[in-house]
Amino acid sequence: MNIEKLFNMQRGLDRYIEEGHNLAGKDLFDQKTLALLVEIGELANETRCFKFWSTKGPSERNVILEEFVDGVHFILSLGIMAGFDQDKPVFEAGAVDQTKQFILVMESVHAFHKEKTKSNYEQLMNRYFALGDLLGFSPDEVEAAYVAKNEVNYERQKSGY
Ligand SMILES: O=c1ccn([C@H]2C[C@H](O)[C@@H](COP(=O)(O)O)O2)c(=O)[nH]1
Repeated sequence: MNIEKLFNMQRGLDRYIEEGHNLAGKDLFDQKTLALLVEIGELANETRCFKFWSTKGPSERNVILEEFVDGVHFILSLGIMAGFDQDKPVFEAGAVDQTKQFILVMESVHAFHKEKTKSNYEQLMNRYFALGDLLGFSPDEVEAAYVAKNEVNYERQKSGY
């Protein structure tokens, strides 16, 4: 995965969205943090990993991958805002349970929101990509899905989303 390319694409998309909504230069850190938490919740819902009360299986793999890369967008965007857009994800060892990994990722989002340090950002990124690995997505698949969704996000802005 070429993370530098993804950071560059995210920078371009964020600029496009912010200029289109007259928000250039605005501090959108809280909004993007909440957006990321919502995306993680949506992703968990599609996996249904925690729904012990239901017999229904997970959504289609592509649906889950698309939700996953929505989260990648906001993680990259937060890294850009905080000046940590050089970070390379490392899969955190020991991720074996989807539900536990979702909780760890959410804890990392809160930790990074509280203290915008490089180590908190790295932990968030590593845990999120370890979750992707646990969900069965290869780095190349994540990159391709990110590129596709980035394009969709431009189209949505152009069509008045
Ligand atoms: O500043 C922004 C705002 C939104 N998005 C992208 C990330 C997700 O892919 C998508 C989320 O949009 P919803 O479908 O949840 O509205 O928008 C960005 O990349 N940057």
